[in-house]
Amino acid sequence: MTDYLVGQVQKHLPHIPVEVVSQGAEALVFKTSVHPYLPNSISPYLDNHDEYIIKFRPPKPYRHPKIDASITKNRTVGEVKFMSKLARIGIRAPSLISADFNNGIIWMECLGQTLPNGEVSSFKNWLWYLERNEIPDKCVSDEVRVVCIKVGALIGRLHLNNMVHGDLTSSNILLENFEPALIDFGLSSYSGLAEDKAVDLYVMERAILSTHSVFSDKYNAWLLEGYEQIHETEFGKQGKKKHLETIRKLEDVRLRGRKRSMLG
Ligand SMILES: Nc1ncnc2c1ncn2[C@@H]1O[C@H](COP(=O)(O)OP(=O)(O)OP(=O)(O)O)[C@@H](O)[C@H]1O
Repeated sequence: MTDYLVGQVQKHLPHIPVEVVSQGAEALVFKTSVHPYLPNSISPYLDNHDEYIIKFRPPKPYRHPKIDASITKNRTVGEVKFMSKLARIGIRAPSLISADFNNGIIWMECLGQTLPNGEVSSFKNWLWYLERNEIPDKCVSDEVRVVCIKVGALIGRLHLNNMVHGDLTSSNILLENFEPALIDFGLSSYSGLAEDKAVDLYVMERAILSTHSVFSDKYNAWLLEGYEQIHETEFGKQGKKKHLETIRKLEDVRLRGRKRSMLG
């Protein structure tokens, strides 16, 4: 299978050594040591300056080829535009290096570090590392609280810019020296509606509940604390109002979610 996946991306990127990082529902993610433009492949501008990520949306055989090509192109363009906007407004996310829209390829900065257990430092893996190594005290420590608050603030900053992630989970947040960064913008969009922001928060809340069930109450409360803080510190009274609107909507969305799960 791995050879097949590598073969798929190498049709478009011959002679580029790649290593599979993840095979998601929509895309394949590879790591490479090659930069598309720099002759020695060392980027002086990036912290992780000799490793890069290639995200590739392979053709989906179950879709009509024309529709498939159009979906792939739209999602790739959408993701690239979103990443560029994030860079402009200073929200931490991978820097864009290069893109091939027609073939669904994005070449970007490689974020994250390696945890002591060898996993990449996503928010999920980090919490799992603490939870699974039976360091329960650590799971509800100040260190975790501070990171959760930072993650909440990052989401808040995104929403204050009328941007909605669309797939907020603890694996779509990478930590670098305990500073969070967002990844995976395939479902992201622009919206100033409190409803859309509330759905984003609800997705995150549910993801935390299902992935980190033991401490989810604490994590979610801290995430919302950071979310509230950033509204007030960055936008004062106006921010407070926006925050209240979104949280009211979140209560509606939760209620709808509960009704739906009761009805099956
Ligand atoms: N810029 C990056 N730096 C480091 N790792 C990354 C980067 N982008 C993606 N990854 C790794 O690849 C994984 C999958 O990436 P991404 O979520 O963008 O793809 P996806 O196909 O949409 O995944 P899924 O369908 O599982 O949501 C991430 O969880 C992360 O481990």
